[in-house]
Formats: sequence, C-alpha cells, structure tokens
Amino acid sequence: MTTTPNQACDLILFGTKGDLARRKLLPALYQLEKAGLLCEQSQIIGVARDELDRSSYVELVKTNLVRFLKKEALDDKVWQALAAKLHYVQLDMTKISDYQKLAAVTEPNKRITVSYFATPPALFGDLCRGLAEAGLAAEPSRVVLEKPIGHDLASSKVINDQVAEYFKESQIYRIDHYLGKETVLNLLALRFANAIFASNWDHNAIDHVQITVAEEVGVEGRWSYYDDAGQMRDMVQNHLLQVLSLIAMEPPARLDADSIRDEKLKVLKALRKIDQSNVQEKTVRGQYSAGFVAGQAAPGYLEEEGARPNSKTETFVAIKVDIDNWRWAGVPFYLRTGKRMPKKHSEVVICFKPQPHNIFRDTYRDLPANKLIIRLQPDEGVEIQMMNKIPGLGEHMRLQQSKLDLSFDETFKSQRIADAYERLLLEAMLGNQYLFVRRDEVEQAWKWVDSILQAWKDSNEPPKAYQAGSWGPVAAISMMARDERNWDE
Ligand SMILES: NC(=O)C1=CN([C@@H]2O[C@H](COP(=O)(O)OP(=O)(O)OC[C@H]3O[C@@H](n4cnc5c(N)ncnc54)[C@H](OP(=O)(O)O)[C@@H]3O)[C@@H](O)[C@H]2O)C=CC1
Ligand SMILES: O=C1O[C@H](COP(=O)(O)O)[C@@H](O)[C@H](O)[C@H]1O
Repeated sequence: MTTTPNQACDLILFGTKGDLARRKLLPALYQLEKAGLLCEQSQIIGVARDELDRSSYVELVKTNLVRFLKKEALDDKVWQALAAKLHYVQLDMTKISDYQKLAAVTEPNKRITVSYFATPPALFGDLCRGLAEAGLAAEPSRVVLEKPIGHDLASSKVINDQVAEYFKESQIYRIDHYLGKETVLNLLALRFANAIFASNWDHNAIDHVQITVAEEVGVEGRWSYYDDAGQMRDMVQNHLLQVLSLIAMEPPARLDADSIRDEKLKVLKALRKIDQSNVQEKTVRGQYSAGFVAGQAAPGYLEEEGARPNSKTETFVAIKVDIDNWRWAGVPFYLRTGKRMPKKHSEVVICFKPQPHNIFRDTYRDLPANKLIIRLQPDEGVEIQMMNKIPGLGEHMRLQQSKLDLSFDETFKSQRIADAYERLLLEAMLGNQYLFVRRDEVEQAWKWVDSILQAWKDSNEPPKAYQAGSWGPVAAISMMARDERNWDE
C-alpha cells in the first residue's frame, strides 16, 4: 500500500462552497499540506456555480480556513504552498457542456483526476456524464462519492448504476467518514495484531457487544435533509453498520481493499432480518423533546429551526442485532445512536462472559465480567475492565474492579489525531480503496435497513419521546433489561 504522496493529482472539489467543503475538506487539505503529504505538482480545483476569479476563490478559502481550522492559526508558509495549488472553475453541474471548462486547468496525462462530489447525490449522474464528456473519466481517474448513496435500496441502485455507466468499481471511492477515524482504523490493529483478542473473539468468550454513537448536537440547521432521513438512514445504515462489520468480520487474508470488504460484506449478509414479526422486540425509535444538554436549554426536535409539526422522524435508534453465523451465534450486538444526548460519546464495548466457576463466591456472589471498551471519540483509547486483589495484609482476598487504560492522548502524546477527512482525501489521492465502501456493501446495508424502515412504517407508531440531554427513551433501557443487561455508561 502506498503511503507517500508520489502521485500528482488534479483534485476537483465539486461543491467547494458548500458546508462540507468549507468545514471539513478544505481544512483537511490544509493539514495534508502542513504534513507534507500533498504532492507539489497537485492542483486543487474548486467548482461551484458562482462567478469568481481565482484570487477571490483563494481569499474565500483563506477566510474559511481561518474560521474552521480548530485551535490553530493559519501558518503562512503552509498557506502559501496550499494557495499555489488552488484553482477555480465556475460551472453549472446540470449543464453537461459546462464541464468542458475543466479542460483549461486539468491535465489527465500529467496528473490523476480525482473528482470529489461534495454535492447532493441527485447530481451524481450529471457529474459522471459531464466528466466523461470532458475526457476526465478514463482510468486512472477516480470519483469520490459523499453519502448518502440513496434513500433506500432502490434509489441507491439508481445512483450506483448512474456512476457505473462511466466509472469502474475500482475507480469509485464511496465515503463513510467513520472509516477514516483513527480509532475505527485501530479496530483492525486491535483485532488482528493482538493474539490475546484473536482467540477470545467469538461466542465462546463474548456475552454481547454494545456499540454506542451518541451525539450532543441536534439537527444543526439541516432539518429538511434530516427529516427525510432520520437517524436510521443518517447514522445506522452507514457508520454503525460499518463499525459493526469491522468488529464482527472474519480475519481478512490481507490488508487490501477487497479482502477487507469481502469479509465486511459477509457480516452484512448474516444480519438477521428484522421485519414486522420482530421489530417491536428488536428496535426502539425515539425523538427528542425539549431539555438541557451540557447545562444549556435545548429545543425539542419539533421546535428546531425549519421544523414541520407532527413529524414522526426518529432522532434516536436502538437495535438488538443478531448475526447468524458460527462465530456470533447467541451473541447479540446492541446498537444505539441519537442526537441531543448528554454528550458526544462513541464507544464499542465487548462484554465478556463471566468466569465459569467462582472461587470467591463466599465474599463475591457475582464477579463482574471483563469488558473491553474501545473509545472511538472523544478521549480516544482502549480500556480493559478487570478484577484485581486490593493490596493488603489481614483481610482475606478483597477484590476490586480496576482498569487498564490506554489513552491515545497519553500514549501517543506527540501524535496529532488526524481528522477522518484528512485520511480519506489522502487515501483517495493515493488510490487506496480499503477505507471506502464497495457497492455491494452499501446495497446489502440498505436491504437490511429497508426492512426495518418498512416495519416501522407499517406499525405507524410514533417515535418514543426522550428529553434532550438524556440517553434516549426508557424503552432502550428496557430492551436491555429484558435480557438482564444494561448499557455501559
Ligand atoms: N455537511 C456535512 O457535514 C456533511 C455532508 N455530507 C454530504 O455531502 C454532500 C454535500 O453536503 P453539504 O456541503 O452539506 O451541502 P451544501 O448544500 O452546503 O453544498 C452543496 C454544494 O453543491 C453546489 N451545487 C448544488 N447544485 C449545483 C449545481 N447545479 N451546479 C453547481 N453547484 C451546485 C452548491 O452550490 P451553491 O453554493 O451554488 O448552491 C453547494 O456549494 C451532501 O450529499 C451531504 O449529504 C455528508 C456528511 C456530512
Ligand atoms: O454523517 C454524519 O455524521 C455526523 C456525525 O459525525 P461525527 O464524526 O461527528 O461523529 C452526524 O452528526 C451527521 O448527522 C451525519 O450526517
């Protein structure tokens, strides 16, 4: 796998004035420049509808960077190097003839064209056709597609077909930004570079798994997009199922894109169907009402800016997932994700089975089982909860639950944790597909999710209310309690 920026690219940022480009992509490119990871000959070509000359675009990018570079001032030397790579092309993405304008700045014989679609997916078909007509679709050019790839299986197939008309699968990079997160990538290291876990990673040793992705934010001014999507499409169909797949997959033969993606796909195919017959037992959907988050009053979902009264869109989902294969027989994976929860907090908890025989039973009737806690964000790290003897004479074997805590901050002090988009942009420019999602994965995930969405629709039940600043509806706690378990908090 290549790890140095030895390929010169024409990186075309379609939607360069949009929210994603401003908040994430341009700051990520700045960080790559700062780390010396952009090839000197590369160009970054912003594309939008507005008439702008190059210097106005450069100024605009600078203003954005000053605003969105977290906790750091713009370094003039880095900025100059980045600014030298910037170009701007005005075009209407729905007008195929407009794409010829790209010919003035791109040079596919000299640099690999990497087109990043930071636009609504409804434009992907036009974008592909436009690029093809401008001679920018032939190999080795690549396209990077932002989520959502569709609204359900059928619409996702339409988008994938439109793209496939002009680009081969090996040219297509579907973003799931969770795959670019340091801690999500570390799941591969944790599982496959440590024999201690490899031999304990199945139904013999593990009782159940919990995956929590809690967000403190609400819908952040995106009500109309979000109301159409809901937390299931926005977070579960992509991010949570990708994390679940990495936790549950069989060891891939190699660290290459298709070896990993083949194994993830097998997990997705093994997910037990949830439909009308079991949706009540296996899922909880919630919607936040007004409350307090981090000490601040927070409006309910229906009082957010742009809200439509009576919306039944869910902002919280909990699901008990069964994976019908040999490794995970009888080991439920509990997923939960929601907006306006008490804090931003994402973790995977591997809850091991208790000891088969308790020699401390005279003093400790139930010994707490071991837990492996993988903190995805913030406060990234890995923790093992285990029992220890409290040092001391006299008293007979007093035990205490203690933890081995590997905090990334502490352990890798001098290492900055890169934002997911930095890694993903870099890998796309280098041509490494292993952190991007293959078409069959996306479609399999939709197939599973569609069945739940249909069952919810058929049941016509409104989502259960939970107060902003809480951990979701009581029903999510009851779902665990029915199995005599509880969420790790
Ligand atoms: N924002 C985020 O945090 C995330 C976004 N995404 C996805 O990324 C994509 C972009 O999102 P976001 O940046 O928020 O969206 P925005 O609406 O903020 O930006 C979309 C951009 O596309 C441009 N555009 C739309 N139609 C045309 C057209 N016909 N011709 C030329 N330009 C056009 C818009 O230009 P103009 O300025 O002229 O309107 C705008 O700059 C979406 O698919 C979204 O779901 C995914 C994850 C997170
Ligand atoms: O894709 C999305 O992700 C964000 C959460 O991302 P994170 O990196 O902050 O965990 C979510 O807020 C957004 O609604 C969704 O579209």
